[in-house]
Amino acid sequence: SCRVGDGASYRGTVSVTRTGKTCQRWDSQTPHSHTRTPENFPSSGLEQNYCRNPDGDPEGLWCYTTDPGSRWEYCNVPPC
Ligand SMILES: O=S(=O)(Nc1cnn(C2CCNCC2)c1)c1cc(Cl)ccc1F
Repeated sequence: SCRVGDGASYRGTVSVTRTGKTCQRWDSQTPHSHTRTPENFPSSGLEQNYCRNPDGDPEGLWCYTTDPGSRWEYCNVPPC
């Protein structure tokens, strides 16, 4: 599917970052511990490891990555 603006309302299933890394699940604290959990942000669609924008980052959709060397990265989802 596609994203509108910064992707805050995107609920699609892209789960790979711009550099090809796999996203970490939002309900996981490994390899990266974080505060952007489904419990803390129940209305941000933080399902599985899908790219999301729970903090309204103007650059758009992102996710924590499963690479210990890269905390988070932006995702490429085409604009609608
Ligand atoms: O480390 S975190 O758990 N996650 C985090 C850190 N940077 N980001 C970026 C994600 C993309 N948008 C800019 C912030 C997210 C984190 C740290 C702080 Cl100080 C505040 C919120 C938060 F969650």
